[in-house]
Amino acid sequence: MSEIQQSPADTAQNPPRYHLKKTVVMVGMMGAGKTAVGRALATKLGVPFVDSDHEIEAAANLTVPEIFERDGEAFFRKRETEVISRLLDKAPGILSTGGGAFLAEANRDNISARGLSVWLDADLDLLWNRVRYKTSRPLLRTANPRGTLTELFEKRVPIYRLADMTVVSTPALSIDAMAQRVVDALADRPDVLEVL
Ligand SMILES: Nc1ncnc2c1ncn2[C@@H]1O[C@H](COP(=O)(O)OP(=O)(O)OP(=O)(O)O)[C@@H](O)[C@H]1O
Ligand SMILES: O=C(O)C1=C[C@@H](O)[C@@H](O)[C@H](O)C1
Ligand SMILES: [Mg+2]
Repeated sequence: MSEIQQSPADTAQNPPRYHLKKTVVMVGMMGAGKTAVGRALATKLGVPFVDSDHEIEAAANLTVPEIFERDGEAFFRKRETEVISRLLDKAPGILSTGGGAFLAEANRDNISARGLSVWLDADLDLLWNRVRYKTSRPLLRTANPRGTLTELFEKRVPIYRLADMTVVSTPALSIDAMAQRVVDALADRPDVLEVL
């Protein structure tokens, strides 16, 4: 499993600066930076990082596009729900989800009962620039991928707005700067993050 944890040596030299009380769940469109920012955030907080897409891929020993092709999207969504539920049972950490995960009410209920959702909000141009050259998103394998991304964006944004917290991504903000924005936003939530 792809977890990053503080080693004992790290802990001795750099005492923990944060105490995370609940799992922080990154949600948002494909390309929003859930995986990249989530990983950087986990490093900053010294907590485990897990990505639901990666967990599903590792368990199946297949890539997400291969799972969609072989077993269909409905199968993938079932695995996604199971994996998110299992990961929410673990010690608090950062959980990056796939772009469609927050659309399912069961996942939203589970996340809001046991974690804190953070929507990485990015505009369509930024998202398109990040995903346009990649072939790893099966839902964009259409005749008009930009049109498909636009449709998904319009349908999904009202649902992402239900997240507990929103952090806006702009082209000027690096992955590290975005992760720091999330830390700053979490610092206003002592029920979730204690700054030591
Ligand atoms: N703030 C940023 N600055 C520069 N590049 C970024 C930023 N955030 C993400 N990226 C890059 O954009 C691409 C998409 O990011 P990432 O894979 O984290 O998106 P995602 O939200 O996890 O997408 P998916 O839902 O498909 O898993 C990656 O190549 C990543 O390195
Ligand atoms: O936005 C989506 O529905 C998806 C995003 C990716 O993270 C993967 O979970 C998969 O490609 C589906
Ligand atoms: Mg991702």
